[in-house]
Amino acid sequence: MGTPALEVRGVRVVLGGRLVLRDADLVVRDGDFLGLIGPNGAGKTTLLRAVLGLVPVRDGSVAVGGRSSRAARAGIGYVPQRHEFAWDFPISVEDAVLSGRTRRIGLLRRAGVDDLRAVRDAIDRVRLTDLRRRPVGQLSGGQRQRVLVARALALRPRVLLLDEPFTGLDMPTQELLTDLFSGLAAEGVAVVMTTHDLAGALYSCSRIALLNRTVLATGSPDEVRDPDLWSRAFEISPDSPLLRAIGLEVPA
Ligand SMILES: Nc1ncnc2c1ncn2[C@@H]1O[C@H](COP(=O)(O)OP(=O)(O)OP(=O)(O)O)[C@@H](O)[C@H]1O
Repeated sequence: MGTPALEVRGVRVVLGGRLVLRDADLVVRDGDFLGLIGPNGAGKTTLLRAVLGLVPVRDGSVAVGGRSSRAARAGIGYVPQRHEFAWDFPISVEDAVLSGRTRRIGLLRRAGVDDLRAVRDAIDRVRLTDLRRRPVGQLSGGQRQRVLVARALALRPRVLLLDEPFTGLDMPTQELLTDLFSGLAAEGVAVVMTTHDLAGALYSCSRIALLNRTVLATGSPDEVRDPDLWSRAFEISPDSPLLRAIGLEVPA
């Protein structure tokens, strides 16, 4: 089946003396749109950060296109949670998006024609063309989220990691981004998205991984529709109305 876009094997992460991830396995292929789901504190962000090489991996391995994260880093787009970006920094949308290509351009080189084209394409794809010269500090939450997505897309990544991209967004913006992520997957990008929008993930993602300190299950939305599995992942009762609300019923 070829080398996976992303392969996480037996990963163990300890932070501040606490075991945050253990024996985590995840395989993501080109063209997958994978929803990474689990309760608060399950280790979703930590898993993305382990893929990026931003937290130390104690045991196990992470490979991106068969290479180490460090070697593959220029091909990994990362959209952090919105609050992690310095929005009061006085730069325009265009400059914020261009900063996503620093890894490709290098700190001391000037942006070239390819870089500027990649920035323009990324801004067009998130429909921010009319706002491209606006200082980022003057944008709404939804517009800021689109800047972060464009900033990751400016790298033309093979793997796109999205950390809760829908938090606080209205329906039209969620729809725009969902269509964009599905479109990128259709073009062959491996998209991994953490989300608390469980129904949305079951509807839009081609694959789901349930995580709570370890990856409990991975499969198509139909393959992971077992309420017992979700009750274990979220530590709630299998007949919880919350599970019924997203269409996961205990068989009568
Ligand atoms: N730098 C750190 N030092 C110590 N513990 C940390 C650190 N970063 C995260 N943790 C802990 O690791 C666990 C997993 O955190 P993480 O942010 O990965 O969870 P999450 O699944 O993304 O949660 P949420 O849905 O709330 O965003 C949490 O218990 C958190 O407190």
